[in-house]
Amino acid sequence: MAQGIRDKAVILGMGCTRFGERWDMSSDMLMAEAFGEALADAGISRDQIGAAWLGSALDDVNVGNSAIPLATALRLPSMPVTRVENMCATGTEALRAATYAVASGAVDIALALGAEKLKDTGFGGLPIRTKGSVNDLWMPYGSAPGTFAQLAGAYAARYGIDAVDLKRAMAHVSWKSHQNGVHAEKAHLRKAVSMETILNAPMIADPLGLYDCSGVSDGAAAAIICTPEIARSLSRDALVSVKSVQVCASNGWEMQYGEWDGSYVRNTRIASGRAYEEAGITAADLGLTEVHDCFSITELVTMEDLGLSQDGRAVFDVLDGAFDADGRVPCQTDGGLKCFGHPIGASGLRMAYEVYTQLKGRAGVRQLKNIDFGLAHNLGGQPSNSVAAVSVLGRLE
Ligand SMILES: CC(=O)CC(=O)SCCNC(=O)CCNC(=O)[C@H](O)C(C)(C)COP(=O)(O)OP(=O)(O)OC[C@H]1O[C@@H](n2cnc3c(N)ncnc32)[C@H](O)[C@@H]1OP(=O)(O)O
Repeated sequence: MAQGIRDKAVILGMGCTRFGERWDMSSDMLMAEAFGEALADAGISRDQIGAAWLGSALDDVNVGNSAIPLATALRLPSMPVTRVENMCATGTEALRAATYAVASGAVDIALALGAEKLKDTGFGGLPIRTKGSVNDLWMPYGSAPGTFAQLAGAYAARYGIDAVDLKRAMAHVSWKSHQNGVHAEKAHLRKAVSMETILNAPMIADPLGLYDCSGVSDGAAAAIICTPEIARSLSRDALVSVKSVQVCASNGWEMQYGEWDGSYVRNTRIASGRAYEEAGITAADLGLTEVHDCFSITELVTMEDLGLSQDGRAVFDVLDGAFDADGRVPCQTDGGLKCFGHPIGASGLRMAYEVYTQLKGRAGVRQLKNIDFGLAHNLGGQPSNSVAAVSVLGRLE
């Protein structure tokens, strides 16, 4: 019977680049920037790393196929290096692979690194990719804002939410993240934005306006994972352990148009339930979350999918400030995808970086008090055809 990975792997060090329009930096240079910080934080030499995973989603505009560019850019000693890709959940897939390698006993110290240069695509949003045997059938012309706008419509219809209330709640989600992002020195969009500006912004895909959308950025983030024994022998301060990592992907169920009404993301519900069980906690134990706010409506619905709001109540919890920096369970203390943008391969590890930073007590003016567990939620695809990755980090006792 599966034992799970709780406390079998510890994060020894993490690094994160400044996210933004990094025209002056190649993917290799971004990888080196994130890795350098992680290595210094871990206090080890690169020769001690036994295996590495690179998360990169768009091979044609970034590092190409394989993870050989990672080994080359970082001058890693001869070792297995592997590229992973799982749409927008790619960063967490790299973390999962490194964690599993250490938890299994196969490797003592492993590297997970995610990098993406989205600005180099030349597109305003994501380049549309419709490869695969069935994707061409159901999403040939869908855009990311368009498919998540449908989540808003379905959610409002299911719970009878007034359009004005929903728009105000979505605006609050983005307002809160921009407030937090001001204090995140590595974020791309670091300006506070008023509710009035958010509510009156140009429409991108009704009801999602400009400020309901995450930005488009370049960036990289990295984690060095090791066994608890090695971490205890090396670390000088509180150790942050991986309590769980769970991934759940669509199998066509949503698209059968039978049971699913489009108002929630089923994979987030399944992955988070399994993540809580593996970590031995409930949603009530969480001190913060970093969720996949590709759009404001995604964050709002995710509060219900993670069990932090009752079904149909997230609009009211958001408006009551439950997920603000001083709320019940702060969400996106660093500003989230809203302020960092979403360089796909990097995002999952960037979320983990903020949770790690908070658990280490290093978040400066953003620092939360008395947190034992934090959650990162990384969502790929679209609500009808998605992959959800949920990880729980906490202190190693
Ligand atoms: C696919 C999966 O697997 C799951 C997912 O995660 S789906 C999510 C994927 N990501 C997206 O779809 C990205 C969504 N966002 C966008 O496409 C773009 O931000 C957008 C279309 C909303 C705007 O793009 P644009 O019009 O080309 O903006 P751009 O010309 O780059 O910038 C103009 C200004 O707006 C600002 N801006 C751009 N996007 C912004 C945003 N989302 N929020 C706030 N400000 C933004 C820029 O900083 C810039 O400001 P200044 O003039 O002061 O410098």
